[in-house]
Amino acid sequence: MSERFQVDLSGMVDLLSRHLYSGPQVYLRELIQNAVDAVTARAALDPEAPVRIRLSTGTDASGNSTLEVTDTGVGLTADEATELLATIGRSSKRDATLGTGRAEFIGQFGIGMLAAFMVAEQIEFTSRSAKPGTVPIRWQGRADGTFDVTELPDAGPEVEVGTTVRLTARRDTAHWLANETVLGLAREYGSLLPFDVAVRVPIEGGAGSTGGAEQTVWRRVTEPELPWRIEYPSGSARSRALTEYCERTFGFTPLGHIDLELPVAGVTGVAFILPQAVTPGSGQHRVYMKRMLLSARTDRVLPEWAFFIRAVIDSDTLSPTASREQLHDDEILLGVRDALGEQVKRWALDTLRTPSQLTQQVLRTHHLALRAIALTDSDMLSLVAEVLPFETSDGPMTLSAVAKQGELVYTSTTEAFQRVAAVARAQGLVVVNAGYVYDSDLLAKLAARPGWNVRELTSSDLVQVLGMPGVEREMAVAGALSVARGVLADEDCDAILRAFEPETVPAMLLRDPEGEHKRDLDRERGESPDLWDGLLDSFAGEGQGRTRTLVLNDRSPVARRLLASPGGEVFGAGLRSLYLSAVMLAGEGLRSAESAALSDSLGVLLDAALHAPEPTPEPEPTPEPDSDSDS
Ligand SMILES: Nc1ncnc2c1ncn2[C@@H]1O[C@H](COP(=O)(O)OP(=O)(O)OP(=O)(O)O)[C@@H](O)[C@H]1O
Repeated sequence: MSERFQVDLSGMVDLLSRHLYSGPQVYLRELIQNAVDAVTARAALDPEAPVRIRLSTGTDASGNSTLEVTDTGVGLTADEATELLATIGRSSKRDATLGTGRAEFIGQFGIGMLAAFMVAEQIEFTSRSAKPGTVPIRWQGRADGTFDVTELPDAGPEVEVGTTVRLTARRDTAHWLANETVLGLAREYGSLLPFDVAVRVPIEGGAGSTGGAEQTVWRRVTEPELPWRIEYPSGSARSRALTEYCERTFGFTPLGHIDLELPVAGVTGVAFILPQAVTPGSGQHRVYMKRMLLSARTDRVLPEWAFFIRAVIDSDTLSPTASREQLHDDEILLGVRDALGEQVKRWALDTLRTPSQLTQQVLRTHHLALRAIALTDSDMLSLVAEVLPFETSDGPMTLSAVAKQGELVYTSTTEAFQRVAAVARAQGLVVVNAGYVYDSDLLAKLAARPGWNVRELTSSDLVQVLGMPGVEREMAVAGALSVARGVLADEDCDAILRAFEPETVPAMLLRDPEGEHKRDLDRERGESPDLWDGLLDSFAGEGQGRTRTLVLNDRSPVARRLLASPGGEVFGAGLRSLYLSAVMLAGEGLRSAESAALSDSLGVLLDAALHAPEPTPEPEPTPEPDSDSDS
């Protein structure tokens, strides 16, 4: 004889509460959901039947907290109660042929009732089935896995068609059945349900507080229409109402909203634009399934780049996972995500080309998100190039505006930009800072477009625009420069002289991206010579020039003074100090050996200054009317 599997109820409940659901709070969602499905099933039989769901908290004779959820749904017969309530995995809501949930119901798995045992010691159903000629029943299930079904042939008309589910809490879970908790959870999960759902709440300052019987009222927790579907007399009235809805729901005042609508997939919703920039990957959207909250924080309904909006979506086609807290990553979800992403892009393309306060705010706050979208979308790339201001050595400019002037030259790091910006500006060279996330990739995409002349800045670009010192001056400093090259050889750095503005910059460090790669390899080799020997050599190439160039500024008095006295310890220390300050100015940190070298150099300079013979005070010069001390 074959035997039936036994189920250990407490083990199942433990499994659900620890591994399936995010926490015991979902018990209320499951109860409301069952009530909603029951009234839906009854409405299909009798469209005139009342549609009402009521939640009422209280205490039983032993002082245990209780919650009653009463619905005017189809109810249950004794046989149905035995079959459906006491059989885990059995549901009345599945399509017999397809084996999937039926479109009109939210439930489908036949495990939801178990969630109630996360907070209740005992669950009692009192029900009168809508089927004519049936007797009301009482079903009592206990956490120890036992249950009874009793017929109530003497029940009067007070037991109407429908069901009352009564939960009795354990001592340690009483707080889950507290009135404010139930009200809060009912609102959180059920506020968009198209049914009359109400919670009995005490009247503030009512008789309860003065010792008499507590006065209560039914507080409706549902809104009759989806907030984005309500008709308003004007667009601005609708915007105001949606802003208020966003403030209530998400707690922020949005910059604007984007309507989302996919009739084929039964998806509607609205996305709110965040007032502050957020980090990528933090997309958190509110998803409703048949108007019941599925998750307040899912990132799956919109593409990853949509992190600058928070959406509220209601769908009747997406499938939930068994926890009913996440979406199944199936083909439908994939299609919905792409189509909704497309709608957000359309909105951006239609809105952000027109100058307005909203455009300005969105560009300022969410440029990172727009860059992210532009990476995968050619229209968005055009939009970004047209409207997004980039940092350039000539102030903020759009990429299109820079490109109009001819070639678009950029640095791929902000450090490189900082290094050259002041000098490039002074020489009239426009350089774009493409150091922010996504920028280099965006520029590489633009470079591939016909008509766009885009390339990364090289050292020679700058060297070419810097003024050459005259031939005579070059001859005069040739010796000093050669000594300087000797000093900087260890740093793999060349030294040249140019005349450029501003004169307050005595020296500038230029890096060749190619050469820099070699330098990094050299560094690694220095740190782990054995491991890398040979291998790195093969990458490093041969016979290249220096990877960096220290450009001394002939307009700077400091640089001129240094070049005037080449050789000796002080020259070496002075040059090294200029080199290391240029490294720091370039936004690079100093390695420990470099910090030590800087400190040594400063020591040499100090010694030289302190031990230098006191200059003999010269007699005050008689001021001459037109004297120029620099000439
Ligand atoms: N308030 C109610 N009125 C009528 N029948 C109910 C009620 N609550 C539960 N039932 C019956 O008990 C069955 C089991 O409920 P349960 O919540 O465990 O699963 P489900 O709702 O079918 O699926 P899911 O696990 O997806 O929620 C339901 O299919 C339904 O037939």
